[in-house]
Amino acid sequence: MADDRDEATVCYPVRSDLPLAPDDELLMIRKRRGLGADLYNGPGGKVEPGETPRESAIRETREETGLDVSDLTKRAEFDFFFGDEHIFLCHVYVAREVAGTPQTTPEAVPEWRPRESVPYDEMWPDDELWLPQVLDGGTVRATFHFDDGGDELLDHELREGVEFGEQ
Ligand SMILES: Nc1[nH]c(=O)nc2c1ncn2[C@H]1C[C@H](O)[C@@H](COP(=O)(O)OP(=O)(O)OP(=O)(O)O)O1
Repeated sequence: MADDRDEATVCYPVRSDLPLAPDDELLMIRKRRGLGADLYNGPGGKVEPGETPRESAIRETREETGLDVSDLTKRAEFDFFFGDEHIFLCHVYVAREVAGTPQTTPEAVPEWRPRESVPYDEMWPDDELWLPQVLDGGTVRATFHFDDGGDELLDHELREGVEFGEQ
């Protein structure tokens, strides 16, 4: 059972083909198990005891894709509710330094995708409300209310241009 202390992360490694060009590709996973199985997302998962969200994002990205990421910037923070239940607080990072080759793991199938072909119709329904702003370099703070089963997004409050400092 989730409680108010549960936290999770999503990390989007980004890159561009040309030095100094705007980021034009992001590393996505198709999740193979757990919450959101079969949906596309960024690598991520639950924050473990004794770990910061930033450390969690780096560890989960390595476990799910084999990639080592650094130079992370926090870009978004969300409270997710399924019915009355607070599922978790989710921290979203963009990672600018990426080392290694993406590898399929028991948890995920990773792939680099051009940002024009992000498959929003195969993602959590909230993602199209905030990921475009994040990929444009913006920041977002939001609360998303789903139905009891977590299938349908019923309501949300969203603010852009928030400061996350060193988080
Ligand atoms: N509405 C949503 N939009 C989104 O973009 N990501 C979401 C989301 N709801 C959940 N997630 C992400 C956050 C986090 O990365 C993951 C939830 O963590 P899970 O419990 O599924 O963790 P894992 O399956 O990775 O398990 P562990 O590896 O045991 O932590 O799903």
